[in-house]
Amino acid sequence: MLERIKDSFTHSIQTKIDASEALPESIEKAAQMMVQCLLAGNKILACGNGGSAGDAQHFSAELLNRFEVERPPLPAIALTTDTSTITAIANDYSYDEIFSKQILALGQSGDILLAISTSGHSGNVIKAIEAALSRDMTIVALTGKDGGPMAGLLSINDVEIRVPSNSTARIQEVHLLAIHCLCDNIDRTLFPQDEQ
Ligand SMILES: O=C(CO)[C@@H](O)[C@H](O)[C@H](O)[C@H](O)COP(=O)(O)O
Ligand SMILES: [Zn+2]
Repeated sequence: MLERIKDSFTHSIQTKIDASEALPESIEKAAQMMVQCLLAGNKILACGNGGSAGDAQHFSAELLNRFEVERPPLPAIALTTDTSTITAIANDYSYDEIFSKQILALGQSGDILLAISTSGHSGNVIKAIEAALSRDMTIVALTGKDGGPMAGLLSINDVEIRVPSNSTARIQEVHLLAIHCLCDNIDRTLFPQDEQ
């Protein structure tokens, strides 16, 4: 078991090294999109399943509260937290619609959807992207593996941050790092500090 634990650390570190080569441009583009969105008075909605639901909430908490610098609250909503809404939609319609119906209600032109899926195959995240595009929103997609059907829904206006790995756990570990990079870029752009 000790060897397995050490292997997990080694694989996680290697995936982050690979990602440090592959992802900075797409993370920077996503951060710039988010900055423009927030400057225009728009908001960021976030969704995902399982560990990625936690990531969606982690992101919205950093924006609504703060990341590393003192600054005003920024508008973000995780679509994963309202169990009454989620159970009603899943019960009356389908699990695939738990995010899309919230987006059709809350999403406005200029808002961003942070869509998180390690496989790119989650039906409810795919429907969320379709709903967001129908509301004239743009998409920041955190994916992995081959990007799945999610990748095919995106246009030049959107950005995919695809972790170069086939392991769900390793992809999630890089997704969290990418989320912290996005928060750091947003803070440093909107609220420049004397000492960086
Ligand atoms: O955290 C983990 C696995 O590490 C799980 O909860 C995982 O997020 C769930 O199986 C998700 O349903 C996987 O969905 P996705 O990443 O393929 O969209
Ligand atoms: Zn996990």
